This record gives sequence, C-alpha cells and structure tokens, in this order.
Amino acid sequence: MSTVQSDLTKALVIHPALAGAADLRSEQARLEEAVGLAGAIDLEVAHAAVAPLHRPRPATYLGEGKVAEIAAILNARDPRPGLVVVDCALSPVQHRNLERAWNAKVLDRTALILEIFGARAQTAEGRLQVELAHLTYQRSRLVRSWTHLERQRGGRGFLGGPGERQIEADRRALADRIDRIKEKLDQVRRTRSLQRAKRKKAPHPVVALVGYTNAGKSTLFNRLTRAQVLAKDLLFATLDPTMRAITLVSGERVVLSDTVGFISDLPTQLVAAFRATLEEVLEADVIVHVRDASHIDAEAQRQDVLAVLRELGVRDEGGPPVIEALNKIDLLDAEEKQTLRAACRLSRERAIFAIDEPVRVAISAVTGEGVDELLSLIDDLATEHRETVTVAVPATDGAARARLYEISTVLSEERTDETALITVRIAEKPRGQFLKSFPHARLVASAVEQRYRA
Ligand SMILES: Nc1nc2c(ncn2[C@@H]2O[C@H](COP(=O)(O)OP(=O)(O)OP(=O)(O)O)[C@@H](O)[C@H]2O)c(=O)[nH]1
Repeated sequence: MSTVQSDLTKALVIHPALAGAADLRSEQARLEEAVGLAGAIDLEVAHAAVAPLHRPRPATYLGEGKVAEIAAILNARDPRPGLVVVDCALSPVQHRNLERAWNAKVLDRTALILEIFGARAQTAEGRLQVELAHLTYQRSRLVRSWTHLERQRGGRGFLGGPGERQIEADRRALADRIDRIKEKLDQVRRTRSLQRAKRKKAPHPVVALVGYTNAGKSTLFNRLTRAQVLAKDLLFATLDPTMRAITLVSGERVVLSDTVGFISDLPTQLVAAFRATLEEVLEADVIVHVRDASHIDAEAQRQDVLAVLRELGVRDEGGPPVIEALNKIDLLDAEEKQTLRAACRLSRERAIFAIDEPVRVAISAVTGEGVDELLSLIDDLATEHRETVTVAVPATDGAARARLYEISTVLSEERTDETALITVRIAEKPRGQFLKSFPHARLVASAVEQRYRA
C-alpha cells in the first residue's frame, strides 16, 4: 500500500477505444464527453487520454503496458489523484484488478452515470429510481463475480475477497432492499398517476422538451417559463421532469415539461429508471427535440435521442408531432447559420412533424433568437384540434362557470344580469361533456380554428 495521500476530488479519465468499433463519434469526442460526465459530479480532471486497444484483456481490460503507464501518471502527481474513470463497462474482476494495480478508486461508465443520477435526483421518485438502479448494479456484480470466481477457482473465493457465504448474505440483503424500494416506488407512482389524471381533466396540451444532455433544454425551459430551474453547464441538471404552465400568444395555455437529458450507452440498470422518468413524453401532445446545433457530434446525438424515443414507444407515424429546435445558433458562423436556416425553411414547407422528419426551427435559448418562431409553431399545433366557442351560462350557475374555467382556455367573458357570455377555446370532447353536464348552458357561437396542418 502506498503512503502517498490520494485526493478523491481529482481524477484521471481514460477512454478505451477499441480498434474497428463502429462508431459515429470520434474518439476525441467520446473522451470529451467522459470528461464532461466527470465534471458533472465535481471531479477535477487531472489528466485525460484515449487508450487505443485491439481487444480487451480479460484481467484488466486495458493492456499491461497501458496499466503501468497510468500507474506512473498517478504516481507522478502531487497530490496523487484518488480516482480513475475508465469510460467503458468493466467486469467486476477487471474493476478490482485495476483498483489494485493503481491503488486508486475506479469508476467505470455505469458507476459514473449512476453517481451523476444520484447527485441530480430531486424528487422522491427520482431518488428511489436511482437507488434501485444502484442496487441492481451491485447485485449483478456480486452474482457475476461469484460465478466467475467459482469457475476459475473451484469456488474457493478470490484473494481475501468475500467468501461464498458472505456473498449469499449480501445478495439476500440486497434483494430485500430492492423489494422494499420497488414497493415505495409503486406508491409514489400511484400518486403521480393521480396527479396526471387531474392534469388531464384540465385539458391543456402538454409540450415535452427532450434532447441530448447539455443541448440546452433547461435554458430554453427557463426562457419560456421564466422559472428558476437549475441550469448550469452540468450534465443531467434535470433528472426529474419539471412542469410549468405557460400562456401562448393565442391565449392557449400549455404545460411545458422539461425531461432528463439523454445519453449514449445508457447502462441497462438505468433504462428502466429512465423510462419511468420519461413517461410524460409518451403522453405529450407536442414533442420539442432540443438539439445543440453547434456540437461536433450533433448527428450522432440526434440518432441516440431518436433511438431512445423509439424504444419508449414514440411512433414514427400517428405519434405526437415533433419539432426540432436547433439550439445554440449564436455559436455558429454566418455561413453555417444560413445553411441551417435554409434547411429549417424547407422543413416548414413540408410540415410533416414526424420523429425522423420533423419541422425544424433555429434558435438560441441564450439570446432568444428564433424563440418566438418556436412558440408560434407550438401554438399552431396546440390549438389545431380546438375550436373557439361562446357559451351562455346563467349568471347564477357558479358551478358551470367554474367548470368551464377548469376545462378550457377562457378568452373573454361578458356579463349581463342574467347571463355570462364566456368565449373559450376548447376541444370537442370536453365541450360535449360540459354541455351534457350543464343543460342550462347554451352554445351561442362557434368558429373553427385555423389549422396549421392541412
Ligand atoms: N451559447 C449558447 N449556450 C447555450 C444555449 N443554450 C444552452 N446553452 C448552454 O449549454 C449548457 C447546457 O445547458 P442546459 O440548459 O443545462 O442543458 P440541458 O439540455 O438542460 O442539460 P441536461 O440537464 O444535462 O440534460 C449551459 O452552459 C447553457 O448555458 C444557447 O442557445 N447558446
């Protein structure tokens, strides 16, 4: 054991690049993303490098020479970094061997992302989901390490590692804890679906912001709502969906929902947690896919997001309309902007709004450029199935009036002694239900909204 003090806030970041791996992203971009992930849990990155390799070594993943080289880098630093992030999925044995060889704590990609999710979870549900993912990760490692060792060493255990009995006990304890968390999660989810049902009763369209991590969703959400949501240059600033109502130019109210940032190679343990967090997206009336148009890997990020959306069950046809907000155009030069704008115009003419052929709009969430255009697109989509109608309600019927305010967007109200004339924007179904429940109310005027889509 080394006597040199190690500093657990300082880390090396290694991105192992397998030769011949099919990858849309450059190795350098992958390394940069890993450095960004490390920064998201406040690690100070002392050194970052790509480690090319032909094939993973079963004992340490990286080759012997590379392992020694990294040990030397660690030893040469004062204070000695206490952590090494290895940006790939390590087997438990590789993990343990590397920790020994480097005398440092090792985080693989899964562990790193779990740490970030843990640090960002805000609601009870988010925290429970992350804990569940963490425990499932631990359990899979216990199982895998045990079967692996049994095969290799005839079940004798591994150099002072936990014995078979200990592992059994650990597994049982983990299983109990996992069951308890699942129960709690069920409770929390029931409450949430009640809340969702309530929101449905007030039929404001839901607009979900989705996008790759760091694309600028929270910044845009803040600009649109002027609410204070955590928006820093951090990955996953928003693990839990955040919802706010906003009023559009037409007077229509929509609920804006900010969701967790997507990321490539999401660990399997987190896919379930992710799915629950993104349930809102499935029920959205409009999806706004926020993209960082200035990012070198913009296209690869887009493909990752589309893959997750499809996996979630968002369909190419018949799903909610999709708008792509090409964000951060303030970082582009004049020529790039022009090309982007031309593509946006073309997509608007086509007006398809499909997941792989969306309508695009160029924006900057920071400067506000293009944001009004985005809002007017949302407005068009949100109001397309609605009609503006005027309803006459007896002035004494407070319940009918209150109900109307609950289920529609009220545009104006005129009152005489006997009647309230309320002009609202409302979809067909809630209108029919309202007229049935309140037979004294009468429809006095109706005008079909202009539709954006033919
Ligand atoms: N220059 C520029 N920077 C932007 C713009 N929009 C967002 N950013 C910056 O990009 C970084 C990430 O923005 P966020 O809004 O936190 O991104 P996010 O998509 O919510 O990120 P996650 O929560 O990780 O999913 C922040 O530093 C923002 O200031 C933009 O239009 N222009």
